[in-house]
Amino acid sequence: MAKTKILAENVNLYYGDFQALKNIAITIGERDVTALIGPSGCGKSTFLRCLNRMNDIIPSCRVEGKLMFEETDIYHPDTDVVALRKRVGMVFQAPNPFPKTVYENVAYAPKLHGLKDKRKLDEIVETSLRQSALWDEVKDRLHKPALGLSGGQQQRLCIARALAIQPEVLLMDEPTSALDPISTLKIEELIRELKQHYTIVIVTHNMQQAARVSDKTAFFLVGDLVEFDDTEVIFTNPKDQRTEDYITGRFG
Ligand SMILES: Nc1ncnc2c1ncn2[C@@H]1O[C@H](COP(=O)(O)OP(=O)(O)OP(=O)(O)O)[C@@H](O)[C@H]1O
Repeated sequence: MAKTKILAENVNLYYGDFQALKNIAITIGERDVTALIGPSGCGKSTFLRCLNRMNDIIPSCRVEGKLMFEETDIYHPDTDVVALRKRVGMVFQAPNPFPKTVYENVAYAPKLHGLKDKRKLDEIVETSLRQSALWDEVKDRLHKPALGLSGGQQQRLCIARALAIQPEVLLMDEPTSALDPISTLKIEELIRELKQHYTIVIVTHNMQQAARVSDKTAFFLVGDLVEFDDTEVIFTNPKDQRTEDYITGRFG
């Protein structure tokens, strides 16, 4: 049993009068890959965004309940959101590198956090690009525009950018939905590598992907967390009929 990294209890989330998450309770283990699955609009991304308070930018959004990241109460008014996001990094659906060089994309956040030493920055850029399995492809074009990379390379660059400040948790919101099958497989291999060091929570529409990359799977349906278990159990022996209907393709 992995050590608990993130704990949710009785989490309710509202966008104005609309309740998008209902009584969510989940325990996310350290260095586990946890997949969030379910039909469109069921609240997967909303829940993911709670974990580093990305929902803060939505004025109508209100969160109730207990959401802990180790000892940190994520929604406590005194919680330092910048420090939280340093520990809980995020990769989005469409690759979104900055219109800067490959090097500057990766060095951006460490610089923002005050690192000026060129040698240390070089080291971080190389390590992060190696960890995201991109180094060999870009080592000769570090000072070329990131937007000149392929879509799959851009997404691995965004992963390197997230890793550059050494987060503990990596949130991935459908990280391969804009990619071709080969780039998708590369990202999936990468996720399996990264889990040696990081706790990963991934939203995916692709059930084969959830089955391939995750240790645990959470099935959401219209704001409810219907079932959460070992991925193998969810895909071979789910307890709830609605989970079975979803994974066998009867709806969604
Ligand atoms: N900013 C917002 N304001 C109001 N309602 C929102 C907002 N964002 C999401 N919602 C609503 O909350 C519900 C959950 O949305 P969410 O994006 O979390 O679902 P999802 O499961 O990630 O869907 P998808 O797979 O389509 O991305 C939906 O009904 C959606 O319309």
